[in-house]
Amino acid sequence: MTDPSTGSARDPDALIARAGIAGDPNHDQHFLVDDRVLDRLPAYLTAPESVTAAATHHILEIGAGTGVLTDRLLRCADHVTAVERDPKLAEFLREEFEDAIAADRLTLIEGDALEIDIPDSVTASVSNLPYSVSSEIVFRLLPRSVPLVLMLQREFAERMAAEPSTSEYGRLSVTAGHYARVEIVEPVPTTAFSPQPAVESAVVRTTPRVPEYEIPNDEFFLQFVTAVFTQRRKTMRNAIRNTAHISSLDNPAAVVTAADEDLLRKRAGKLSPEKFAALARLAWNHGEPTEW
Ligand SMILES: C[S@@+](CC[C@H](N)C(=O)[O-])C[C@H]1O[C@@H](n2cnc3c(N)ncnc32)[C@H](O)[C@@H]1O
Repeated sequence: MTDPSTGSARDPDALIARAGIAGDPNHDQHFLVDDRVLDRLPAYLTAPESVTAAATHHILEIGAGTGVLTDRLLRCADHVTAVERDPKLAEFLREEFEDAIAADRLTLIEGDALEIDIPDSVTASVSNLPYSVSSEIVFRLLPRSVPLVLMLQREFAERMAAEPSTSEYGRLSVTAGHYARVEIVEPVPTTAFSPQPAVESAVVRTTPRVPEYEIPNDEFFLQFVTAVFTQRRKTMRNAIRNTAHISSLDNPAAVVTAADEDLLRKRAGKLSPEKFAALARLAWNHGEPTEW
């Protein structure tokens, strides 16, 4: 077993062979086998704008697989929390990283990333995500305001980083853009994985930002943005009028009366995350201006 802080990083193919698990695409198991991509992932976090001032650098990895990325993260973080749902992989990780677990440098959580409690002390996440639950995981991570480096399906990454007035711009771009600056830092070919996925991938880096307008409630904001984008061909005036099914928005007419006329004439796809946040505040406050 290699000391996680010294020596060369574990070899991807050797880890797969030791685990004896080839990877099942039906369970989002596409293991990274390209050393150069693996080495770059933690390095993207250390770009100046992503540096954290926290005393303990605690990286969360979702979907640890055979531990090939976990190994690299242990070399640059004080602590790593790795989450893996597959019991066989979790068992392998417990054996492979026995020393790091005993030294209290690695916490292994066997469970579903959508259900586990994410520790408050986490300062960043670097993950090669299970693509079938990317949006749920991204929506869980973004409100935590920590830097993220995530391997994602390329089309998803493009939607996340999209600007207003483009065809990719939607609820994912608005919510991501509210919490963070989003950059695609690297497209990744299918050959970087084993087994190879059917889709192209890309690495996204998010850098938390202080939003111009605070939102009242993360869940409400997501519901509001989703409800408006399901009617993206309508003007905001008509889309908001139709959002009565959002339980917390009981008086859409009051929002329409109070909102800026310029915003109401536009369609959702033209509005920046800031404008969405301003509207969500009004909606939360039943059309009354907010003091926060
Ligand atoms: C794309 S693989 C990445 C594996 C490894 N980090 C790598 O880069 O080679 C995603 C991993 O997430 C695990 N996984 C799938 N769904 C999950 C979930 N809901 N919660 C936690 N892990 C999950 C899969 O078993 C798989 O090991």
